Amino acid sequence: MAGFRDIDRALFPIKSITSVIEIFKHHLERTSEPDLALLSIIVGAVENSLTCGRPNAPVQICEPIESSRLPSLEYHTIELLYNKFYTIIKGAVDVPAKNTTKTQYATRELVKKVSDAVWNTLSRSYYKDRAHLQSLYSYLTGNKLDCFGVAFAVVAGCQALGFTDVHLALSEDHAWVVFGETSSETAEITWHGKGNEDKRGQEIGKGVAARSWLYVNNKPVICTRAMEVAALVSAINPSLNATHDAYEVAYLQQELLWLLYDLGHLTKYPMAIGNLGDLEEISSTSGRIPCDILFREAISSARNYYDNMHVYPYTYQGGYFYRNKMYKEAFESWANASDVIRKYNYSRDDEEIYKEFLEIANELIPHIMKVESSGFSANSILKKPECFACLLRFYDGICQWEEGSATPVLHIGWAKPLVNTISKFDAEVRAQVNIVCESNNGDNKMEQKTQANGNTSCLNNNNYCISEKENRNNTDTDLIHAIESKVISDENSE
Ligand SMILES: CC1(C)CN=C(N2CCN(c3ncnc4sc(CC(F)F)cc34)CC2)S1
Repeated sequence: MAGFRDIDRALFPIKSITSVIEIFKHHLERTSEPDLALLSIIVGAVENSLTCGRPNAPVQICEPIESSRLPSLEYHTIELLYNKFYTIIKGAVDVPAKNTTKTQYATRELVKKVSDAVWNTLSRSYYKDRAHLQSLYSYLTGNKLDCFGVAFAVVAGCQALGFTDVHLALSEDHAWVVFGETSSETAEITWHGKGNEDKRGQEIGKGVAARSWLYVNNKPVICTRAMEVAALVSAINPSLNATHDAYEVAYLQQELLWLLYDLGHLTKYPMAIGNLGDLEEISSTSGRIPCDILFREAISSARNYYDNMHVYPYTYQGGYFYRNKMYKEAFESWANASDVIRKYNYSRDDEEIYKEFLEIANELIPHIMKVESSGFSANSILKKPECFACLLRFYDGICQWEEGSATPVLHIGWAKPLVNTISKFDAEVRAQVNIVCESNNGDNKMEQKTQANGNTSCLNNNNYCISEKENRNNTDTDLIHAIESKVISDENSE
């Protein structure tokens, strides 16, 4: 049991954000195995005290954040919780005595038993999507965890039992584990979404499920111990309520992400870089790279390490451009996000990314069109053919996402904002968009996806291609009618 070292003990009682950062620094810089359970309990306790604490707790005003006093966290409080966690996990699995020579690798049964130990000690029914349910502090004081929290607790449990081969695998909306001598075994350890039967203990889908965005085409983030620390730091939730954040918690999260960034532990973790970018946009740290560079680094990471199969790096960047009224750039980011999703088949497990594209198509883009069409500036995006091209690429990606999928994506609710948006561009602007056809060797896809009627469509950058079989001298008006008629026919068939 790793647990408390003298250095940790010396940093107690924890009275400031700085001392929490010191403990993380020690675990990351001076140990090979940062103690996931200990670190999760500590940040969970700090987050809980500052976001769910007593409303009339003494608020420090005009104190420098890093030294602002926290409700003091005593060493014995943390130690009690730590030992409670170890007892629960140890009690659930009888691990054979550690034989010092041979390294022990986890088995599917062991992983399932640890998952059951966590699963069976959760409260019977609670609101699973509530905030602040991600840490072991929440688990040990309230028997509540969200779906990420269960996955994290299982990995922390396996670490506490001495299995250094069990690691967290992360997609953009799910978490599972890899384990075994070559880390080639996989296992579900938590639930996903609402009303879905959990698949705990099973290996990760190889069949149709693998084609869905939820499993990112088998390009998940495979964590090291330090990246698991980055995951628990990313999961810190500073929200006090729907409109306010506890700025000390946001500051702690931001400083810990910079610590992990400097140590190189975010290099292969696009979402953590994106989270840091969001925090820097809200409150930039002097002397640090600006948030727009961080969003670009997240995209590079996804392109370099995950075969550009992740969507969120582009929606982090698109959201930044949108909030900063950089609409042409936002269209480009969203078109690039659409180029990722077109490579997948839509499955009912993909609701989260469906909602993301729905919000962009039906809220954000219409808002931009409204704002842009009220002004008459020559610089308006309505005069830019490259913006029209990006919008076509964006919508086309969603159409291709639907092609070959068992579940439809588009419905009439998509068509109205779509047609409304496209028709805001004058004919002479639309005419400047170069829609070219090329041989459909569309190698920019997971594999050649064929549509129901055997047609294929491919597209890269701003060249939009409709395959030979469908190839008429398509003007975009035909395209609009094609999309409209498809959607209406879907509507009728339902
Ligand atoms: C562009 C966005 C809408 C802004 N925030 C986004 N996030 C995406 C999800 N977030 C994450 N940030 C770090 N790591 C992970 S692992 C994971 C899947 C879960 F099941 F484990 C989610 C996630 C953080 C917030 S995407």
